[in-house]
Amino acid sequence: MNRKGCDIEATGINYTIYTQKPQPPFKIFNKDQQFIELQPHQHQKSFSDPAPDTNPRARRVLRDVSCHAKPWEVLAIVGPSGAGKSSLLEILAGKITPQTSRICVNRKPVDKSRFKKISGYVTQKDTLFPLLTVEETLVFTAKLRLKLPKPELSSRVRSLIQELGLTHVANARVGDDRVRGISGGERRRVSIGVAVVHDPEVVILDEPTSGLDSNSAFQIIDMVKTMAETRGKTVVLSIHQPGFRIIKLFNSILLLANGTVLHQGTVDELNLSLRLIGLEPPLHVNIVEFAIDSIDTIQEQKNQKTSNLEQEPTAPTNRITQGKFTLQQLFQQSKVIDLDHDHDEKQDQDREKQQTQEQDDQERTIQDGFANSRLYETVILTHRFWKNISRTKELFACRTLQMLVSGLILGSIFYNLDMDLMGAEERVGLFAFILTFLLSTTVEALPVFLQEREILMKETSCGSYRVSSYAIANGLVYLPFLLILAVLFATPLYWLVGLNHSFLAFSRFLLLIWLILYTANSVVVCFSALVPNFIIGNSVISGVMGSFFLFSGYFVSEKGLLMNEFSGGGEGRCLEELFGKCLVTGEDLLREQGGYRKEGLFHM
Ligand SMILES: Nc1ncnc2c1ncn2[C@@H]1O[C@H](COP(=O)(O)OP(=O)(O)OP(=O)(O)O)[C@@H](O)[C@H]1O
Repeated sequence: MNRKGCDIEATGINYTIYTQKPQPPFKIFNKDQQFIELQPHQHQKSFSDPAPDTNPRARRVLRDVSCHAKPWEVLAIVGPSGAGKSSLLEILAGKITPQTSRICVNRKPVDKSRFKKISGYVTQKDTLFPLLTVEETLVFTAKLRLKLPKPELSSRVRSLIQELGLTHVANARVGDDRVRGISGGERRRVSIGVAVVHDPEVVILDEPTSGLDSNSAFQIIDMVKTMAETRGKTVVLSIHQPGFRIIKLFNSILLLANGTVLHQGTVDELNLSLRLIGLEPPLHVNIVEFAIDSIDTIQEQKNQKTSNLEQEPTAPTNRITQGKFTLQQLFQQSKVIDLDHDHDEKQDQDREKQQTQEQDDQERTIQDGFANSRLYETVILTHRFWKNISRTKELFACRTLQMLVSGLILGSIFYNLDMDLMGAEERVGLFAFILTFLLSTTVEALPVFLQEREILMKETSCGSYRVSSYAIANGLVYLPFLLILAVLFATPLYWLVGLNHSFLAFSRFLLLIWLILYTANSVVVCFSALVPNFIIGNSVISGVMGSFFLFSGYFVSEKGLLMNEFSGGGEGRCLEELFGKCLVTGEDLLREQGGYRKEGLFHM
């Protein structure tokens, strides 16, 4: 087997976040605003930056962090809560941009988009479709990320399922907090499978064992270790309180506290470092846990040594010759030892060749961009949408019933109303009510989109498919369903009101209802999927659409009213009677209020 893999070296990572200046609750615009919340990359460019150390609103998450992850090995990032582990992983995975950093892959600087292609990132939270089975989840991901013939794709997924130890649950639903499915540990494996289905060379895992019992945690890390050892992957993971058995699986440990690196090396080197600074780990004590418990002492020692070094520039040589080491020196020493170990000229040359080959492979992947054409992506996503929808029958049954009942109730209300006695405002109100009702039935399905939004974000950020393919697939799947809803709503409403019974007029009315439902659905789904803040996005959608429908009469001239076209000019009470006059123009309304002149001037 060819020795390939990614050697990752990150140096000088400094990451500071800036919290927002408290503002009066109703003050939206503030000229003096200096801080933008939690946008480090924007902060970098957009405004003057008081030094992070003196700025009371600056929080230094990572300070001059360096780390080195080798192929075929597992690097574990450990440290107390809030040490900066997740932030470091997100930076390595290209999810956030620090103020300064240099990340090299195989000794060459790499840009974010390239790195995303060759890496798989597993977040702390599982973002999976709960109603799909394990196999379906992996098949859809594989289809989206790989361009392989069907038999090859299936065999790849099958072997991945086997590798993940999920054969016994391959046909079980993934599930989540609400839907009963596979166990938490198995779900974590599926998440890992989704991240590695395209066979990335680097696998980054944020707390892969969180919430798992010690046995499941061990199985997960063991599986990841096997992946590294058999497939040459570079694995970087963060972990809380790893057990004895787990620690043995790590090739290297990076101890992080308060955003600074206190140690990187093997467990034995960590043990040695602790002893050298006078800490004696008791026998049979978990060394990593002991180190985390002794963080304050280690940090104190480190600070002391650093200040000593600053005062005596020649001290390092002296100390080393005297046999006393700082943690930093040990870290550097271990690097030297590593280099000595690896110093085999022939091996180096081979590696260089493989790196070039690898670089070419990566180039090809980047040039290809997405694995599939837009059309094929849309087909896959439509299929996936359809599977999900067909498994949420309850939601759709509820919406269907609701539309039918609402059509009947609204129809009866209109039937009993004497339209001639209604003023313009009541008509506007009624019309707005119908539209708002239609809109709200669409917004009802938002919890489903909320869940999907995270998956969409994750999948599009790693280049699985285009957002436009998602939008088109969503529309294709919902279109027939919304037609059913439109028929159920429009039929009783139309016939109960006793409108013009021409089929053409009814078809137009139906089309209008369908169009309203579809537009509302598409706008809500696409917008809520794309806005950075879900809650604000939805409030904006609801506000804008509600206001539009409510006040649409002000902006449409009577002649141009779409509803007039539905009247058909037949006998009986026509749609114009129902809707045409419900929608009033601004001119009508102002005339009713008194104070409007033909020239458009107001009489005050
Ligand atoms: N977006 C953010 N907003 C506010 N604080 C943040 C943000 N990102 C990071 N921090 C702060 O930075 C510090 C490091 O966070 P990070 O999540 O990286 O720590 P961690 O070591 O992964 O913690 P844990 O093990 O508890 O998950 C924390 O104190 C956290 O509060």
